[in-house]
Amino acid sequence: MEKLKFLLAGNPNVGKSTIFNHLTGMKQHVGNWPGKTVEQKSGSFEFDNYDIEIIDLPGNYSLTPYSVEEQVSRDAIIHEENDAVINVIDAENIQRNLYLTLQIMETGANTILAVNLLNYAEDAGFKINLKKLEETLGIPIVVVDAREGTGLNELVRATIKAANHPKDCSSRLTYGFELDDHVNEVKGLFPNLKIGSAPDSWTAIKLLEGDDEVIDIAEKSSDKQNLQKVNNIRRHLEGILNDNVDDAFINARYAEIDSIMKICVKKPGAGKKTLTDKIDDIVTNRILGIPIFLIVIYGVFQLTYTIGGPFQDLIDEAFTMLIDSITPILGDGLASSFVLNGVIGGVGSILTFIPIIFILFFLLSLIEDVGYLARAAFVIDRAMYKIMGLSGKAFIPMILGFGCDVTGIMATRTLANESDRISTMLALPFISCSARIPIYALFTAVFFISNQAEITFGLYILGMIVAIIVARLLKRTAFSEESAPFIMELPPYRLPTLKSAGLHMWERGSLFIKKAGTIILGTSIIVWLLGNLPPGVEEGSVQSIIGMFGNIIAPIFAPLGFGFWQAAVALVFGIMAKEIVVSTFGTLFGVGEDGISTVLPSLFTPLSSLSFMVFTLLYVPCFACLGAIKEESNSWKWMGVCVVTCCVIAYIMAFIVYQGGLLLGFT
Ligand SMILES: Nc1nc2c(ncn2[C@@H]2O[C@H](COP(=O)(O)OP(=O)(O)OP(=O)(O)O)[C@@H](O)[C@H]2O)c(=O)[nH]1
Ligand SMILES: [Mg+2]
Repeated sequence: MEKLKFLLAGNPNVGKSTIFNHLTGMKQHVGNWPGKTVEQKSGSFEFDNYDIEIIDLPGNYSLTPYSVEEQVSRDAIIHEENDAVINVIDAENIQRNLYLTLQIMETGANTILAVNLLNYAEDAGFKINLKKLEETLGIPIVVVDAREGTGLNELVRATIKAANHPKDCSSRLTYGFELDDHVNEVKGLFPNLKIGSAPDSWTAIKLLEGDDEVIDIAEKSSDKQNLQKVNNIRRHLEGILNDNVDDAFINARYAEIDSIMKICVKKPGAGKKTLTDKIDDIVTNRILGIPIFLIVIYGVFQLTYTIGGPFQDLIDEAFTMLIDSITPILGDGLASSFVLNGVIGGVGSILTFIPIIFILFFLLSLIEDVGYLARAAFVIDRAMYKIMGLSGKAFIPMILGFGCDVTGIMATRTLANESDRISTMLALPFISCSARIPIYALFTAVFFISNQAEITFGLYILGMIVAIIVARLLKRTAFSEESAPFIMELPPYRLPTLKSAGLHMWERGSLFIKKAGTIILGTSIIVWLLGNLPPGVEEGSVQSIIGMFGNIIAPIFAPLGFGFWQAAVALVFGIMAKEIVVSTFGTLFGVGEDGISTVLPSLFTPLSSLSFMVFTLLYVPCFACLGAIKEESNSWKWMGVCVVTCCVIAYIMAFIVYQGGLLLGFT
């Protein structure tokens, strides 16, 4: 079978990953906001006797690398051998999308245009003459519906055909007489300079634009003395054009797009507001935006507990029945304690939260797919920029942190400047991820049953406020760089499908189950063992190893209201993964009727349980999160800073909650 390799490139949020998933049967994350894919992902499929490898690239607006993921796409297009580049565009935003199209063609890539979301464009009043567009650009065009998967066979067929007749798509482009002329002149100066698969004209444009990577390579080449000549040409051009050379190229591309638009596209009458515009007028309103966000998030928790509560009770009952039925079989010995407390206590205490976690994920996926999450990020970003001077898409990673802080940390790659990246990264651990849900769900069920949603909501908001303040302080103290300008594109609202929200729910929820079967099971067994050693000790008593260990640390927490060894141990093990705070209690106290929920009120008061929840929200994030910070910041220093700030802030906040509460007369 013949092998072929295709790249999928395009603006953010145009449906690349959706197409990739259809073709390869893989489950790349898709969602209705720009910047989901931050790394290239490869997959393969067979088609008509071809063995095709396809690479899903991060979305970007240009190939001038401003941020990490733009660099990834550019490197792939220039340096990765490929047979064709499929450029997916969103027909509704065709004008802006074509800017990248021109840049891709400029690299000489064998380009195919996949036009997605055409029906939305037509509904909005666009009339696109595809045949003319094909002629004007000189590249094959295929209309697809990424979500339904229609047109994909035609797309692959057309791409195979193009791959078998490769052509340099840059030859069609023109930048106007003046620029074209000087591009040719520069081309002549570097006959031996070859960068990836790019044609000489691309290299020449980049040299004139002053592109760092290309200039570096040119400096190492044999014709490096000619760089001085390039500088002269650039100065000459700047004199004539009265403009920066890179701006001149940008303007030339836009001018070309303008003329393409005139020939091929009829735009809807100006002033006509789309439904998306109308909804956005309210949802992103300067005054209403934040209250609406708060109501939506509050609604999500209220629904989560209302729908999830009864299911959780059912699972609880099932565990009680399971325990009741196997206790007589296992008898009273060590084996029975191992199964009941070590395994069922630990893992079971986590599994009872499955309904809550799944419903929360389902609801978050729904609001993400509709397009609301992007608005939420926009609204909060705007407020953050105004009040705190923080910005540049910083809140998108934070919103992602609701699912998992590690995902959020990865998403900081979309931030253009390093100081925004690091400060957002270090703020992320304060965002309440789904691993904290079992803690809130457990404690609110025991101590605040009629206010579960309110308390959970309060903790999420507290986490966000702390995150924003930390990011701001870091930026002010550790960095003095200005924030990148505020650019964020709002995707149109779309009707979500149950299938896609269900898939998301499963994608994230199954990770949770996997965690229960691996790290949580493992830690529970260790906790159980340590609770039964040295031999002969009363299980889970203060004389056991774990009890003695906990007792050493416990006094530190006394001022916070939970200075007993069980809490200390749960917090220490909880650094592995936050769910383990709960599973450790499960192992120590068991699940079912006489389990955790019955024991907790003898240890905590409502006030100290609140202080405990605040502490678990804010203290050291899990190992995976620390690892991600180390990896993404490429430094141990920032990981250390994260550990220290988390501990200090958690301690102070829990102290304020507990001592303040006592002063106010709460117990
Ligand atoms: N209705 C409709 N929605 C679509 C279609 N294609 C994609 N979407 C939705 O658009 C959103 C973005 O899709 P993705 O495939 O994640 O986009 P992407 O281009 O990979 O985005 P990045 O990875 O952020 O660059 C998702 O919510 C999709 O469900 C389509 O043909 N019709
Ligand atoms: Mg993607």
